Amino acid sequence: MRVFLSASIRGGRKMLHMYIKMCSLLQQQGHEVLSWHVADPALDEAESLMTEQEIYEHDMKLLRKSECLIAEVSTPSIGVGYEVCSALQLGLPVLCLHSPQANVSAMILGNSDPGLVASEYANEQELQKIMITFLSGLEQVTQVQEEFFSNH
Ligand SMILES: O=c1[nH]c(=O)n([C@H]2C[C@H](O)[C@@H](COP(=O)(O)O)O2)cc1CO
Repeated sequence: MRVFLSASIRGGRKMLHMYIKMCSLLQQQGHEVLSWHVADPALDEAESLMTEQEIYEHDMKLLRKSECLIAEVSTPSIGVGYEVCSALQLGLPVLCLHSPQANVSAMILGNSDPGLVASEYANEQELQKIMITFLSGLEQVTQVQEEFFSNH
């Protein structure tokens, strides 16, 4: 699937190690991570060559091409919150993941939008399991829809 990985940049990079793991787990499972740059340790150099408007437009273009959004929300980030909301408005399924210690916003944890799933992970294995379950559920829905449209 084409996945938009959303993760804090200016909100703080202390969970970067986790963004790198998420990106490589997704790629290992055969998914395309359109926003792989969020897990790039050298991101600052690349983004400093772009204007604020170019960054925004590039990201929104990637989001519109994506089939779902997976966000790491342990670190509060305006950009991640904006992308989660934009994805829901575009009708994309959203998975928000966070560590047990994280002080996650009620705008995520209290959100009853049917397109949004928020899960806590205790370790890398749990993180992997949650992402695989989420994505395989979406793949099954896509397959059923394709079969329906090819028969009608
Ligand atoms: O340089 C950037 N590049 C970029 O792609 N973003 C997008 C992707 C991230 O999922 C999200 C991070 O937002 P923030 O920088 O507010 O933490 O915004 C954000 C910035 C900087 O705000």
